[in-house]
Amino acid sequence: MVKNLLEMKDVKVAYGDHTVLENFTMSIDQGEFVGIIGPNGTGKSTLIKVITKILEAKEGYVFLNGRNNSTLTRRERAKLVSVVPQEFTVDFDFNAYDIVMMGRNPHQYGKEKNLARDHDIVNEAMVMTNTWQFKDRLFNELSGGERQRIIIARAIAQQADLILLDEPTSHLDVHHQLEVLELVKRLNRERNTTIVAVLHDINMAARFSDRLILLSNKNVLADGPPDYVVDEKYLGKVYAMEMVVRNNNLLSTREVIPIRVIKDRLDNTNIQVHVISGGGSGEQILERLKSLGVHLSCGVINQGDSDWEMCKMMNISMAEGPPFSDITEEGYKKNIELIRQADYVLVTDLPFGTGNVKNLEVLLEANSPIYMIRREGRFDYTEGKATELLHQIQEEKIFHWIDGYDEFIDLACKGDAL
Ligand SMILES: Nc1ncnc2c1ncn2[C@@H]1O[C@H](COP(=O)(O)OP(=O)(O)OP(=O)(O)O)[C@@H](O)[C@H]1O
Repeated sequence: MVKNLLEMKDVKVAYGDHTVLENFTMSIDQGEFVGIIGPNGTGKSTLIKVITKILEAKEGYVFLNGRNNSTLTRRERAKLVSVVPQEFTVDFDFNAYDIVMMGRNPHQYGKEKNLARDHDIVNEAMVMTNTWQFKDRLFNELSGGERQRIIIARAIAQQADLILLDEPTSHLDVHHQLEVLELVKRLNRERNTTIVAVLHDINMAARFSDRLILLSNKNVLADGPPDYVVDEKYLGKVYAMEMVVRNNNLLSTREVIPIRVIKDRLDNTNIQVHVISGGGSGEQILERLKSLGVHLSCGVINQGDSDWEMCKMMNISMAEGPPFSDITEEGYKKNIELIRQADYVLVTDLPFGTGNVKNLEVLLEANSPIYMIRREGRFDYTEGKATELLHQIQEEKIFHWIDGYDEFIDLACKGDAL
């Protein structure tokens, strides 16, 4: 039967008047690998301090293995929980072996005391963490990454049911990050050790955890399998960034690609803009408009074009067509559908020729104002029809020349034209 190893109920934690966690409820079962994620300052380290009773909860309960945390002795707690803290400093000249041996402290009392066994366990933990070669070196003279692995060895040697790791990979290069997380995963799989790891790298957290808990605003914002939590609707909001979430087929995980920080999101984010682009002409502005919170559509774009790639990455709906081909009837129809839904139409700085003249023709179907980048007499359309069309569009539609994208954003998106 699955055992409930950690239970927190309605917990409140504060530093003086500054409440960090409130009505915080979370439970972790034996054998789970849980990743705790969330922006800086959301209380991840504080959570670990409460579980280890470095900090006392002001309200609520913390149960470890069914026992109230506040009634456990330090030794009892240390047999249940070991910690890999963010920073670990020692004032004395301990060598690495001594540090790992410290993990055996809770077991070195009374009848339980067995030094030979302690040495075996320490040796094994150092071999597992690939730190045996440092055993005689002074801990304080090791590199950040080497020290981190020693601290993980210490946690392993402690043989607790639950290992709490606070940013265990922060000092590590990418090779050692993977090595440490693979090691922790092995402990979890082979020994059924329960793992709760605070991780800043969302992709690493999604890759190694069975479950993610996303903290925000003093509480849990999302809790579930990585596929559920790694979602723009949660992450975009708490990290205030534009991102793409896609499947990583190689690793069979959801993956986040951070695009940019959202600083100047518009007040009104219900604006729908249809962008006529292609050949990379939309790259700059698509990303920028998305970061403002504008809803976008795009068309007609050839598959494989860099604008097409960008739309795919950013989940922008588009009218598309086969690579290196003229606009198809199907693509044109879809473009009409999208342009009619838009509040504004933006035509980027792209040349029109026989292959894409339909991207100009479609403007006659727009119900909303059209903004077109001024081309200063550079109307080098290969078809006379294009110039005629442009005149017709200017006569029949609400049409504005613009000299740059800032002008479009000011006039249309920020509503200065209203
Ligand atoms: N000793 C302390 N005294 C006062 N305030 C503190 C103390 N430690 C943390 N805080 C505050 O509590 C909040 C939560 O801090 P905590 O370190 O738990 O966040 P975190 O999610 O682990 O952040 P990070 O991702 O930056 O490590 C922050 O606003 C922080 O400034």
